[in-house]
Amino acid sequence: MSIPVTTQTVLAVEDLRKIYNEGTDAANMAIDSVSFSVEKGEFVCIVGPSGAGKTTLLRCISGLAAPSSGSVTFEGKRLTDVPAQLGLVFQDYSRSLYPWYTNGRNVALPLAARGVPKGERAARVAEVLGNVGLGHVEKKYPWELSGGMQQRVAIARALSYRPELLLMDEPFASVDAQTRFDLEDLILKVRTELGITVVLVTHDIDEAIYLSDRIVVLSKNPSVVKEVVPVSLGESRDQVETRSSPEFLELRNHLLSLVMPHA
Ligand SMILES: Nc1ncnc2c1ncn2[C@@H]1O[C@H](COP(=O)(O)OP(=O)(O)OP(=O)(O)O)[C@@H](O)[C@H]1O
Repeated sequence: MSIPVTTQTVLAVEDLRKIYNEGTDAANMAIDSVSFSVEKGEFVCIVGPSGAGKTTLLRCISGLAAPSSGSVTFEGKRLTDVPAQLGLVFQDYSRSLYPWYTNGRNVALPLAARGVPKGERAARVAEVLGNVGLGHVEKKYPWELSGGMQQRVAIARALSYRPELLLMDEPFASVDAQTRFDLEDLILKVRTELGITVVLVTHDIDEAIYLSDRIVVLSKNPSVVKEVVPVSLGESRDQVETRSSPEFLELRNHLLSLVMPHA
């Protein structure tokens, strides 16, 4: 399948197939053929039934896993490794932050690895912790914070080196409902302020609609793209008003019909 690629295309996934344990008796095709592209500044969510291959797809997009065939192109170059200009946020924040380092040091870690001059690092750490509303926790440790705050620190760390693309795998699945809403609004705010491109995997259809400009719907395993659904809810979104609007409810019905097992 050929997908349109423009000068503004940050990510292009073409005919991606992933077979685990290929060539053995335990071979398992997680992804059959997936193609889509992401434009600069877009917020794209990936949804699909459990086991559809969402995490597998994200691992291939990030360079953490190699596709069995097909390609991933990031910023015009075919991906062979984890690119330096990629930010990654996973569901399990408790395993992504080092408990023996302060939050500030945790956020600073990728800066040193990317050669940001020492004199610039402190200002960057303060800036991104400010972006996520946590300027006051720099000298505290992750274990002194709530789960939602720890995930904010993990987001700040991924933003500290100003990534071209932020990839998030179920980033809000381990927090309570109220914190989840707060983190969704936070990522929308940060995305607008910093003008970043975001690809987020979620099993939550309402979350995907609330956040996205477009939603890539995967079929059941081994997955193909069932549909790419545009979301025209405007720039400014509100947890109560947006979620109760007729457009939102119409999108939810459509997406449910796509991901329900009988569909
Ligand atoms: N490391 C692995 N080795 C072998 N098979 C794997 C591996 N990781 C995932 N799989 C298989 O690939 C398929 C897709 O799994 P994946 O975790 O990508 O789906 P998912 O859509 O993210 O699932 P969920 O919504 O339940 O989190 C499943 O059949 C799974 O068992």
